Amino acid sequence: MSNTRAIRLGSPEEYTQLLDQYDTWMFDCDGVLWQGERLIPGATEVLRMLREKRKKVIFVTNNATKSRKNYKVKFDQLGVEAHVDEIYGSAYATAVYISSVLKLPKDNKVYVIGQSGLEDELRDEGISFLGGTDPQDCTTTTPFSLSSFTPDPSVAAVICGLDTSITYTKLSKAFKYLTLNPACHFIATNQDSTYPSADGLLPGAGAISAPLRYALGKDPLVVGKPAKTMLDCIKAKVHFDPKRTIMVGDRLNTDILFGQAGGLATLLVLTGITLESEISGPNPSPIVPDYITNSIGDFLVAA
Ligand SMILES: O=C(O)[C@H](O)[C@H](O)COP(=O)(O)O
Ligand SMILES: [Mg+2]
Repeated sequence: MSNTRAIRLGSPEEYTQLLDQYDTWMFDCDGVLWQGERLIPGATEVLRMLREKRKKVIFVTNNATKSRKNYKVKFDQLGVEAHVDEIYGSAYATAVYISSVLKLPKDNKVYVIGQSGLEDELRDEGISFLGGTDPQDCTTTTPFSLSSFTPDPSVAAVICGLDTSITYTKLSKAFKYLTLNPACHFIATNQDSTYPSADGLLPGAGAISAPLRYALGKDPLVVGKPAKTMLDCIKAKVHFDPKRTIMVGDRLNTDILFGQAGGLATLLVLTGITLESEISGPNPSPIVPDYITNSIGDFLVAA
């Protein structure tokens, strides 16, 4: 159920009231906890406060460049307490979707547009793959030649995630797999249009799959937020009461829609993608969170 008006948090009492009202706190990562490698001020202290108040903390990111284990390393390097079974990324959710929902036969392979974190999650789920970080697919020195490309007949799905080494070769191989075999699954880890790096916006995973969507004239199945697949992955491992759970995110059309679809409360922060003008400008978004605050650090007033 979408709201007509969001509550803009401001007084210490309002922050304290939210802390009392919700037992499980689901956090998006990019644009909420950090921008690239730069932590959002106060994020570490607020997470520590939530744990001291015995709240459940879960991290839910559409960023498919890292595996759960990679994210654990990032959290450790940034000095933020986190445990692997609290971390849910779209790379993990995509691997689980392929193995447990699609139930792709183990002798099938997937062709990957994506980075090592996605490969690691596929490997952990026992899924064979081609492409990804394979140097011959990441090179731009030798132009792609269809005559010298022999498609692997066991490829039954193409997965597309954020890939900072995207090449025409990868797009061409993915295109061939998806056109040669009409039954080949077209799957996107997520569709975020942009990525909030420490130094500004960059094209996101949605901008990586866009050339394929345009060339094929069809959209992929999207695993990441706002799809319920991510919440299903969390439910499979963590017990929580949706009525006492809040989703904290920076993007309206992924994080807030994800929370609303899951029956969770939603809190939008303005340290990532969403701009103030999208909420209170002349043409505000129809997606309205329950609560808004500038930054997750604002909760320190309730410490
Ligand atoms: O794919 C992308 O564009 C980025 O990974 C995007 O920033 C998603 O990360 P999240 O905000 O869900 O952590
Ligand atoms: Mg985000």
